[in-house]
Amino acid sequence: MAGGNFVPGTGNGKEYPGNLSLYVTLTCIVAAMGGLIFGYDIGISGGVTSMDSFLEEFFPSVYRKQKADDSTNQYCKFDSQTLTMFTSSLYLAALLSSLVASTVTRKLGRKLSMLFGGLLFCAGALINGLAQAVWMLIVGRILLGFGIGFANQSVPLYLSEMAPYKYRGALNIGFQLSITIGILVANVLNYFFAKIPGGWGWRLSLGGAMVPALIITIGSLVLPETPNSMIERGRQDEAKAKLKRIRGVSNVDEEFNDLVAASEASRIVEHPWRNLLQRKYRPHLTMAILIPIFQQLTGINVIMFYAPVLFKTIGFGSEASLMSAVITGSVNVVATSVSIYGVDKWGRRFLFLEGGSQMLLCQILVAICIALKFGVDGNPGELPKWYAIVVVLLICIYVAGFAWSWGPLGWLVPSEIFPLEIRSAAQSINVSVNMVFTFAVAQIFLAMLCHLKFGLFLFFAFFVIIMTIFIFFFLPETKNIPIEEMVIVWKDHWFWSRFMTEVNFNGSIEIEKKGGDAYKKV
Ligand SMILES: OC[C@H]1O[C@](O)(CO)[C@@H](O)[C@@H]1O
Repeated sequence: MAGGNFVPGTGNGKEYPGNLSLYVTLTCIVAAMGGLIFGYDIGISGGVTSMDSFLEEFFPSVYRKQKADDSTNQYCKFDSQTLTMFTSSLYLAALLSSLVASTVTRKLGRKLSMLFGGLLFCAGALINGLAQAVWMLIVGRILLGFGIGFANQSVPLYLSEMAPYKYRGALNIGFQLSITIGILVANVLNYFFAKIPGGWGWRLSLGGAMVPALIITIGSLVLPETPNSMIERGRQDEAKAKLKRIRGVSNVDEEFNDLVAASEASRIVEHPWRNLLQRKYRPHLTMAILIPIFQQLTGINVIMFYAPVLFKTIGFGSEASLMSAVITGSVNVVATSVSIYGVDKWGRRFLFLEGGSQMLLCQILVAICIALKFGVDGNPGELPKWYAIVVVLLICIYVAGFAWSWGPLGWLVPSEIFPLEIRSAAQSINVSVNMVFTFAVAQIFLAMLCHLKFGLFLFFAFFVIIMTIFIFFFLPETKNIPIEEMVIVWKDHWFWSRFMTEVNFNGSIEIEKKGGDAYKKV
């Protein structure tokens, strides 16, 4: 995510020696556990909020409404601001802590940020597992959110810095893959824990988050610090020795010198935020804001957070609802792996456009299915089995479309288009905007389901149309383009070329016009 070049096989035109050694592979697997805690959390909350015993204990009014006669409006059974606050409070906390974490990560190192992430997450999981009242749930989730903010800030950075440049693209998507695995594990656990007699299974679901949290906590203690971070903090000799160990070769001079140069270059940038406002960074700023907004406006988290609630709403029983979430979770993992395979072969634009069209079609069909069955008053009568199967199938195809497009590319594309001088600032914007919109979708979903009814799916479908058109016209292909040469894609672009300015060695600024026009001095 943050920092570094993520395009496998391209790098900066240089061929740094080094392999995907066992050492680096194991290191990255442990570090990727940071994604697991994020995913576990995304996956666990929906299942828990559909468990009767949990609702009865903490949200009795929602529980009563849900148990009421079938003739009441199905769309509004779960509409409760407190219930959504339970899910979404975490993302506000994550947003705040990711801002703090960026300083910790830079000044004190990636390991320490991961350690904080693991410890905070552990504490949150413990409080949630033992919760006796709603406030304990919310406090627990805020702690989990703080933990996720730290982990999401440091882990992707760590991965990209440890990985040999040829494998950065794949490893970057590895982070998203571990998020999806976390979601799936949570869905599977919910399925089994919900069956525990006595109705205390939700405690295991929520407390179970301690397991991935302990792994990343212990992991952060044994993991090596990245050479980049050591250089950043003036530990040059140690950094060089570490780089040799990580790459498994002794000839690391070229890469080491480049790391030192990159660190120097980023140190002299005094105002990364102000830099970002320069005209020549308009495309980058646009992408840093729009890509995470669009990723969340696909509506994916409606499925990820609330799949069991949603399936229950459309008439599934509790067990079938949790099982369906397991199915969508599996599709998510498999389809994310497809993008690891295809991203550098088929390109980003192809995946975005194909995934977008696939999502759009499914959203329209799901809206039609639900509209036909529930109408506007939300009263389904009997739901035939084949009907439910069709809906689940459509949702799976939608999830697959997301998982090989906006899911991983929402992180990968921003990370590969930012030049070093704006990278940290642009990346913070990307992460924060993602969290804000994750929060917004989580917070308003149940109210939207209640008011927009089947139109909820059309609401997100509308944004999928907008984002697909946006990609078609405004996102240049970045496949196999070294980051240092990325400026070419903007200069060649029909729209963005007009923003491309260059600073000459003598300090004057030129604006290059497309179509061979003469340079115009300003
Ligand atoms: O796999 C789905 C998950 O991926 C994310 O978009 C993060 O990239 C989450 O917001 C979502 O829950």
